[in-house]
Amino acid sequence: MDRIIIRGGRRLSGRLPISGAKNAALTLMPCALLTDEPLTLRNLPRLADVDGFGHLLNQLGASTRIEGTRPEDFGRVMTIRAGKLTSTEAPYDIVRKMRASILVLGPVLARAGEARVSLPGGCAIGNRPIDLHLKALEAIGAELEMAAGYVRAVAPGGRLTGGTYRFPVVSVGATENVVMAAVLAKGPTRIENAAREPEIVDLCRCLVAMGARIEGIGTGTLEIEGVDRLHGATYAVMPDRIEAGSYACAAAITGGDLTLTGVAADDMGATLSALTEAGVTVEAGRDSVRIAANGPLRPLTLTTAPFPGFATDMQAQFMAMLCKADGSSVLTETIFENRYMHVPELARMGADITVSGRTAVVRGVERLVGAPVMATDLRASMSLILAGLAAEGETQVSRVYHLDRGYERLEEKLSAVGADIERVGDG
Ligand SMILES: CC(=O)N[C@H]1[C@@H](OP(=O)(O)OP(=O)(O)OC[C@H]2O[C@@H](n3ccc(=O)[nH]c3=O)[C@H](O)[C@@H]2O)O[C@H](CO)[C@@H](O)[C@@H]1O
Ligand SMILES: C=C(OP(=O)(O)O)C(=O)O
Repeated sequence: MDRIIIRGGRRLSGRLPISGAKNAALTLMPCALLTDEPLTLRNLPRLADVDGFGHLLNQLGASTRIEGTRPEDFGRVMTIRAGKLTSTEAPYDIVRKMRASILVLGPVLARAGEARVSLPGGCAIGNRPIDLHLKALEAIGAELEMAAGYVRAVAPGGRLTGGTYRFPVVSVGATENVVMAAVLAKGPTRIENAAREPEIVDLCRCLVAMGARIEGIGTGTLEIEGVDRLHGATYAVMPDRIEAGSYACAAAITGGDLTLTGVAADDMGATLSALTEAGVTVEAGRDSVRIAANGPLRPLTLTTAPFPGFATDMQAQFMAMLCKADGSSVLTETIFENRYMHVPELARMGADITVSGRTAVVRGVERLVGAPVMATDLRASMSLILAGLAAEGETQVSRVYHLDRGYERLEEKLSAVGADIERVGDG
């Protein structure tokens, strides 16, 4: 199994390109299941999760073709064509490796009138139930049956009716699933308390480009007028605001100066405000953001929340960064119940963090020291990389397959701006 080795203490500087967003890619790819015409996605990041999703689409009968990208390019262009679905099932073996597989439920049901998807179960960061996906689909006419670890959904008469659903709590994935299902329903759908994450906006815009009728994009109330069919389209995946935020933390923790290119600063409001509050210079350009450290970092009080709040997917990276702040920070995680697994690993590198329930108090330390550490989930892994970049000596991060789910060629991007980082295999 690969490990990443970092010799810390280098100041990062230069330009660092940001890839297409994992979380947008994973909801744009299943849109291809809604039409028999091709959907071409540009700026698709090269990630294990994207490959896994392509494999799932293949199992359902869609073809996936990578076009005209050179090995040295970041991102690639993929054309997905689901001329006919040859299966309506997402099997356990795929779903257990990639939770986002649940996002085929809505589109397969809408297209084929039925779908059978393995229940994803929990994952390292929390229980992550799918009850809201199911309730929202029921509200627009699905009939559901649970058996043997699978959910089977049927649209009576072959087509969903549409309907109204108010989410009791905001769910990104459940909003995506019901939107993808509702665009082909017989009647109108109104979704209240919908997630407003930029990835939902990206999804809606792609669906509109495919012929869907959606009002209220970017707000908490989405109104969808079902159409009889969708057509193909070409669509560019939005920049990854979480990857960008992670590298922004890398600039801050190393006292560096990075210009992140190919980003949308408007989607990064809470992250950029938090960096500014920590004393970091943030200069947003048209499609770039410069992040420059200015002396000691100031401590912060941050609470995760749905967009436009501070993203849970940035919590671990900020925690690593705040280990080097001049004072005590308080982080509160409100979205996932078990998202502090990086804390004991950071402690092995000299961090001083106390967790009590949902709240972590991070007391800044003079120095972090390199150590062998283990990645436990995607963003936890990134927090260890960040700590390693700032630590004295060598840090070895194992289980890097977590990172490969969400960071395209991380070691290449970081070495290009001055980090001493390499990937080594065990063999
Ligand atoms: C592939 C993808 O886009 N993943 C993102 C997506 O995950 P995901 O879509 O799984 O996250 P949700 O927004 O659904 O989860 C938010 C909260 O709602 C709860 N919940 C969710 C669904 C449900 O049916 N029942 C329920 O109780 C969850 O356990 C969690 O406490 O949004 C999260 C929150 O921004 C991010 O951390 C993930 O990176
Ligand atoms: C939690 C995340 O992803 P997923 O929902 O795919 O597990 C993440 O991107 O931080």
